Amino acid sequence: MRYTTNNNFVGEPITGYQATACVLTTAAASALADAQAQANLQGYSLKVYDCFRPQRAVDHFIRWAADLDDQKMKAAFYPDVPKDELFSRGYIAERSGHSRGSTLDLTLVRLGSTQPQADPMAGYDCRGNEAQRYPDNSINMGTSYDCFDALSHTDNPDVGDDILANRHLLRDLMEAAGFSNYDQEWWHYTLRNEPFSDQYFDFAID
Ligand SMILES: C[C@@H](N)C(=O)N[C@H](C)C(=O)O
Ligand SMILES: [Zn+2]
Repeated sequence: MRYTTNNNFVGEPITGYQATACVLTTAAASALADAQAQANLQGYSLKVYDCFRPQRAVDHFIRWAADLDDQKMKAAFYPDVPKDELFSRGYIAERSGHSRGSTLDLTLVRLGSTQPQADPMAGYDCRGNEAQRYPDNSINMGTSYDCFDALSHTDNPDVGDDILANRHLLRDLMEAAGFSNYDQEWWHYTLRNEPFSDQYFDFAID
């Protein structure tokens, strides 16, 4: 759960994330279990980065975005997009599907793989090759999680055929389980028949 840590685009734990837990509606959790079962059959596991996001966390993102002097995480998370355009270009939402409880961010890892160690002093580049990106046991998706960049758009051909195939493997598994991908972020999925389609919840994850 990235937003409980400093390793995110804000660079500090996000308001409302007080526990490492993936909170989802029952419908989304059930569909996710179906996707996980299918992934396992193919030698993979799903790895979740973010699930329910309280509105107070989104409000933290909004406050952070207004402070244009704070660019400390730019190279690692939004190297090519001006900070004051992250919302208008659709990389972060002021009213996020995550707050409705049926949206999550995730990737695929090979069964049995583990999270590698990161070097806290290293300067990671979210658009670089795997050795240049923040260490992650994700199969190669071409960019890091939350790399706000055109290269993260799910069908961007610039990443090459092997990476497109990895993104499409995740998309096929998730679509078969009832989710839809957001085409600007290979990691972002929403349950198609979500139960709370116009409610934005605001309770802390603890
Ligand atoms: C911030 C990123 N992980 C994300 O979820 N972006 C979408 C657009 C959102 O904020 O809902
Ligand atoms: Zn997301």
